[in-house]
Amino acid sequence: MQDDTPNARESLARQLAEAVAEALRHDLEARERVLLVVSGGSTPVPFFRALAATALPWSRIDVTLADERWVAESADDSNARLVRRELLQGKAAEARFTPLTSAAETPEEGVAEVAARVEALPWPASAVVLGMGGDGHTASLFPDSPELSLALSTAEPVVAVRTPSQPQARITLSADRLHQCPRHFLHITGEEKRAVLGRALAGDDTRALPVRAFLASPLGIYWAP
Ligand SMILES: O=C1O[C@H](COP(=O)(O)O)[C@@H](O)[C@H](O)[C@H]1O
Repeated sequence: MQDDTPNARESLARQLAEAVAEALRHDLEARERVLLVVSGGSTPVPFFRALAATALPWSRIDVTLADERWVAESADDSNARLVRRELLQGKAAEARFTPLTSAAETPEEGVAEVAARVEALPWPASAVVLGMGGDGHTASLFPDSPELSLALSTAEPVVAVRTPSQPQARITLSADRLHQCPRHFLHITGEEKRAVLGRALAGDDTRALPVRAFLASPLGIYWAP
């Protein structure tokens, strides 16, 4: 039997790219610059490629991340590296990208500098594209993170995060900052994540499944097998 999974994921990525492009175009009619917040991980690659190929006035678009590992941009698991390699290509290279790391050794030392950089972006974002892990985390809002309560409640734009389940320290946009956007998109693939989302939709304990913090927002759910 033929496996249609790759096609379904490509098609999903194209639909999401068109919806995000539409949101950006809409806001560009009223604003000189607009902001797009994207996530890292493996899922967004086909979406990044589809969006990079979309006709947009990229020089008027700011791009930043929902979260980042506190690693050098040259590291394999740097979300910034992924965005530069997969999204900021062709005409999309004209977008202005704001990374979430600094030269500081730790996110705790670098958080103030990154916060100032993030504050300078043209909020509210036109679109926030979130991913989700199998543990229900989104951005770097992890269920086992000691900083989860802070990240869910603070008015600061970014929070340094250390999570027992994760090998690297991280930095994440706070829930408050991620909520500063009229359009959220959740991009997930596979049966495991569908089951996690089902559990999230069936309950309300945000600490157990932090993705719940965004289920009440206007949220476009983009899922494929
Ligand atoms: O750690 C992360 O994981 C999630 C999901 O990643 P995926 O590889 O399962 O697609 C992602 O949304 C987040 O930005 C990233 O830092």
